[in-house]
Amino acid sequence: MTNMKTLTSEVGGMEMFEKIQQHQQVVFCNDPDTGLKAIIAIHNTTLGPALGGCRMQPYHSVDAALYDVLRLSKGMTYKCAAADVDFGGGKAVIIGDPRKDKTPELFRAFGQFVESLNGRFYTGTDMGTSPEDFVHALKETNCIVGVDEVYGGSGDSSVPTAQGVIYGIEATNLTLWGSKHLFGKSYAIQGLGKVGSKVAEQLLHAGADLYVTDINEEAIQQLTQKAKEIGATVKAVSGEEIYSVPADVFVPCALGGILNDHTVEQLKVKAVVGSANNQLLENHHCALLQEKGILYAPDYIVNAGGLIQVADELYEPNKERVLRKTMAIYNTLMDVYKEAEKMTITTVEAANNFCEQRLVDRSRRNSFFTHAKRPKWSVRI
Ligand SMILES: NC(=O)C1=CN([C@@H]2O[C@H](COP(=O)(O)OP(=O)(O)OC[C@H]3O[C@@H](n4cnc5c(N)ncnc54)[C@H](O)[C@@H]3O)[C@@H](O)[C@H]2O)C=CC1
Ligand SMILES: O=C(O)CCC(=O)C(=O)O
Repeated sequence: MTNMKTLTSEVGGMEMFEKIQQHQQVVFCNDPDTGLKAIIAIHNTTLGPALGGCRMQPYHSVDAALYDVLRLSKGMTYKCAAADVDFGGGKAVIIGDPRKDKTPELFRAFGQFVESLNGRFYTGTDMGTSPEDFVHALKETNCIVGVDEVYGGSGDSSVPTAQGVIYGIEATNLTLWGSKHLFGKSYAIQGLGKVGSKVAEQLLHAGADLYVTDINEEAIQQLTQKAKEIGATVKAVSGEEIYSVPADVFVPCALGGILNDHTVEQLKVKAVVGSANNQLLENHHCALLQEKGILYAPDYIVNAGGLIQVADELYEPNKERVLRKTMAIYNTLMDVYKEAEKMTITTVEAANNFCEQRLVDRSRRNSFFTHAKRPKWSVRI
């Protein structure tokens, strides 16, 4: 008995479990041969197996990587619920510099860790990773989505993501200015990567004015060149200036946590609609935006296009179906705006309430036993 007591008190500090208390499973992946250091987080599998992209970033600490993956995977649970796909919330992060540390072997090692989860987690691209990286991971596991069609995937998921952002902007423009047209308005785009560059091009073609920023000078030059070709102009500004330019809509397409005490006070825009995951540093920053008269489009509603495509891929890819489900982002966002106004709550509260109710409804349905041999989503196992 004394021994038991000693053992229990030695186990002591439960800080790690406190950090991951909302999550079902967190896997630390370490492969010294390739230098792989990754974390896979599974938040909630009420709706189905976890699905979410894998981000690669030179996090300054394991804590920073853990914080990111926990927030991102939770966001995926809500995104799946909002987009009505039968998957759960998961995400992965690889600690490393995407410009220097990528090797085929590193992604194969990552694929082996994904495989070890035996269909509980499906993954693909996110910030810092590309479909080509996952062609290597695909050699080790079938639980990979979003690679090119020639490898059996559905192709670049940033295409529907960008389209979803455009639908989000249209719904927002209609709500604020009575017309969903993109032209005649100015947009401040942060990040011209896979998603941001596609959103920027569509806006330019629609005749909009753009302010842009990116830490990658080449991305700015490429967009400037494209703008020249169609007789449009873009104004490149610094990373700090993007928050205070006199645009109508801020379109964050890079990092999370960029809506915080420091930035919200600088914003001159009337709305925020973008693809970046976890744009609000804290949920109360949505209220802060609202107090300033800025309409916030919940990120996980707007940026669900990629998820819709990769989820669809696991049933058998169908571009028509993906487009139709992505178009629903427009109506979902309109419903969220209306509900927030009716209930005098923030747009994030309205969106979260809707998703949480869907999870409750589905968990009731899950308790009904049937003899189905396998869930309909395990097409590829
Ligand atoms: N690719 C997709 O289908 C989806 C992406 N997202 C989210 O959208 C955001 C962008 O994703 P991708 O375009 O795929 O990533 P990406 O890695 O292709 O592009 C990100 C861009 O942001 C730039 N950037 C990084 N830090 C910056 C900073 N401090 N200031 C300005 N620019 C900065 C990078 O140089 C890069 O050009 C991420 O938050 C991602 O999680 C969300 C849903 C789906
Ligand atoms: O877009 C993808 O490839 C997967 C979905 C995802 O990770 C996301 O929506 O953040």
